[in-house]
Order: sequence, then structure tokens, then C-alpha cells
Amino acid sequence: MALSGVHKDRGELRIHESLDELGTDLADYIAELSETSVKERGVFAIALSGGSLIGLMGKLCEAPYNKTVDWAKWYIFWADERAVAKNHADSNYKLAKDGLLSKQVPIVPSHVHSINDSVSAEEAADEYEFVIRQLVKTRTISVSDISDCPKFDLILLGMGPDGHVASLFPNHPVLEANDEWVTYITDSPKPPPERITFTLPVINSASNVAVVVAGEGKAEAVHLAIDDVGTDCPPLPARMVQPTKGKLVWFLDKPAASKLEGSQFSE
Ligand SMILES: O=C(O)[C@H](O)[C@@H](O)[C@H](O)[C@H](O)COP(=O)(O)O
Repeated sequence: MALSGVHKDRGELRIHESLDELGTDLADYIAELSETSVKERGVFAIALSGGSLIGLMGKLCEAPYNKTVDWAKWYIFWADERAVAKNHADSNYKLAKDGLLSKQVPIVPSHVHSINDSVSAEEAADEYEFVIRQLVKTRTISVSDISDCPKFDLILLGMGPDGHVASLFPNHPVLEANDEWVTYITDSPKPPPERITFTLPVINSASNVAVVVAGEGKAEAVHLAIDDVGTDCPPLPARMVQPTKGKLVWFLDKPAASKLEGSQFSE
């Protein structure tokens, strides 16, 4: 690892020399959290996003993880999803299915909770929240001790060059959605326009949140999301990721971290 440390209030930073190294560290991190969660709760409730994250998680399906991870205990969700058919090239479910779920890992199909793709984004968000509520009732998904929010064992996020995470875009009213666990938008600046997304309270109630960001095109957004940049501009959505009690970890490659003020974290 090129550098690892803890930022005074933006969580742990893991900066990697290469994407290969980042992928190995990410696989190790997920495998460890899975083991801890299965030991403590008997299950591992993990939420995925779309984008390059899925490719970067690829090592999880290879040795040793394919045999050492307790895949049968995984319950899989999406922090955001595009309102398209499951077999559409834009579907985050399809991306994860092709890149992870269909590999030689024994995930139980009934534990994979994708959205209903045959209804509107609004209905899909409502239905998805209902499913999550049932699983919170049975404690397949844990519950926050300070709100009634679900407490996912791990939420994995990517970040766009504009600083969006999940489908929470800068300056969008969706950032203020506090009453729902899952909401929807119909005007996403990044296509496709219709999406469902976890709200910030759900993301910030997770036990662990990892933001995985690679490439120079994200360097400015990484700087704005992590460094002390003052309060003149509204915070980027990625900066609003602040787990209340959980742990935040940033997985970055060197180009993505190239505009960070290194003095702010201790090794
Ligand atoms: O549905 C989506 O659009 C994704 O979930 C989105 O939030 C993604 O994670 C970021 O846009 C980063 O994507 P890249 O890593 O591909 O840039």
C-alpha cells in the first residue's frame, strides 16, 4: 500500500500503488467483515453499487476467497439501482451478476435482493423498502441503536467525478430525503434518469461504509470530499457520507488521491 492512515474526521484512507493492489486489499477487507459479521450475527448483509466498483471486487471470486468466504450467509442488496430491466446493459444487478454473482461462489439465489424491474421507479423504491423492513424485523439486517434505520453490515459505494454516491447527486433534493429508507429520482444527471437509491440516513447507519474511487478524473472530488475545504460551497454528497457510529474507509488509487492534502492524516 502506498499510504494508509486515519483522517481526523473523514475515516480511514487506504491509498494504493495500483488497481491490482487496491483490488486485493478490498477483497481482504470484505472477506474480514464477512467473517466477523457471520461470527457475530450468523449472516452478512452487504449493499453494492454500480460502476467500476464491481470490477474492483473481482478478486473475491478467486482463490482463496472463493473457498474461504461463507457465501451462503451473504444477503445482497443494492445501495442504488437504475430503473431498467434486469437484463439491460445499464442494470447494476446485471453488472454484479455478470461480474460476481454468477462466478463460482455459492451465493443463495433467494438471498439476492434486487429491485422489481417491472414497475415504476417510485413503486420499485417502495417495494424495496418494504422488503428491507421485513428483513430488519427478522434481524437478517440489523437495526440501528439510535434510529429505526437498517444497519447494513457493509455498504459499498463508488463516487462519480461530480462527487455523487449511490444515486445521491449534488444539489439534488434527494439529499434531503430523511423519512424514507429507499427513495427514487427521475432526473438523474447521469443516465439513465430513473433510479432508486438508499437515502443518506440509511447509508450513515451502516456498521461499515467503504467508498472505492480510482482514477485522476476523481481527484478533485476526492479532495472536496475529504479535505477541510470550508463551508462556502454545499458539501458534495460523498462528504455527507458520515457514518454515525459505523466505520468509514476510503479505498483510493494514487491518481484519485493526488489532490489530497496529505498532512491531514496520520499513518
Ligand atoms: O448507479 C450508478 O451510477 C452507480 O452506483 C454510481 O453511484 C457509481 O458508483 C459512481 O458513478 C461511480 O462509478 P464509476 O466508478 O464507474 O466511475
